[in-house]
Amino acid sequence: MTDVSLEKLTKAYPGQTRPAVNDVSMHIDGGSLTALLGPSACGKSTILKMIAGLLPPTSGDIRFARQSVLQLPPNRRDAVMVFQNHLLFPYMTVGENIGFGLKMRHEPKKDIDRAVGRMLELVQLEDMGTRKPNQLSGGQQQRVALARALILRPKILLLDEPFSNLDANLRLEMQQLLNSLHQELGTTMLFVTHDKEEAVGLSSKIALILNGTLRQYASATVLYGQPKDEDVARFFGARNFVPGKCGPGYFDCALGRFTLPESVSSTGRLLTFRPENIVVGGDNILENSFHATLASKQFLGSQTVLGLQKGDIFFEALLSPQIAEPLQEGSTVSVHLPQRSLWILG
Ligand SMILES: Nc1ncnc2c1ncn2[C@@H]1O[C@H](COP(=O)(O)OP(=O)(O)OP(=O)(O)O)[C@@H](O)[C@H]1O
Repeated sequence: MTDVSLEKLTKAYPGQTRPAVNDVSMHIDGGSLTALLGPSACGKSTILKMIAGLLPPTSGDIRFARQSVLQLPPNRRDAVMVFQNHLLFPYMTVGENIGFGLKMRHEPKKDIDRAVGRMLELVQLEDMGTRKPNQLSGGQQQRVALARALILRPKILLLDEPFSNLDANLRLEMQQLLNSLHQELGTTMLFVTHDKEEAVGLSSKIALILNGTLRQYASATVLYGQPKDEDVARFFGARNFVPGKCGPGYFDCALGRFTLPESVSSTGRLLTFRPENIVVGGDNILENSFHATLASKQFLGSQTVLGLQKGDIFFEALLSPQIAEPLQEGSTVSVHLPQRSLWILG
């Protein structure tokens, strides 16, 4: 299991006014499944291509097990990339596609056959080794692409939006398959996605890239509950931001005075709390509670969004439809912000 480090990695394409990737440093633990998450054109694919050796960085370093790989060509890095367009060889069978890399390494035929058989089993295509790629569905072709990459036992498997062409059900199935392949083989994996649910569901750690810079690198729980700044918070769906002032252990703002959890810094000027953590309609004798007007109510199927107003401050809460149902638009409701749900931004 190989750990991979990016050290101040920067890529400026010719003619660009600012680098596509700017000073990115992160350590990927050996055997982990990590997500590079960010919106379109933020530099995710550029990072993968630099790790694979397909693009030279403008500056910075890439290390596999603490050794720089910058001087190694792609075929000597043992970093294999899987793209969303799986690019299988159309004239070869599924089995030949999967075994292709080992054949290029001149491994004995019987070893290749055994490894191909094992990979077919792992990606659940046991009966399809003799078919041609055009006799497979999109999801099955993507399984072949994964098997073809993993058979090489790469030091790191790089996945560039591998499932974005698949429909929602198939996508979920492929995510589960990737998870089980990861558990079975223990390969270090880095996958690019713009879908935060996919990143949260699959990876142990997420690197959020915005405009070419690494904004926060942490577990999903930390990114949701303790975002580093407002941009990170917004990317992860935070909607409520209330300006104010911190004192020792509390925050004063137009909604009132709120006692902060001990772990929260008392220095920032923006209070945030996630819509799904707000308690609306309780009996309001708890600390960190106040009254607000229920300005709007929108049923979204599995959740209801409440728009709440106190003075000039508007904020949103997400409730289960059953709990939201008796609350009347225009009425005054009690609101409780549980202490552990409060977070202060700089
Ligand atoms: N070969 C290139 N020459 C010049 N600019 C490029 C080149 N490849 C990418 N870019 C630019 O670099 C920026 C980052 O591109 P990149 O493909 O890394 O983003 P991304 O986050 O992977 O995007 P997406 O999710 O849309 O694939 C974009 O502005 C893109 O236009």
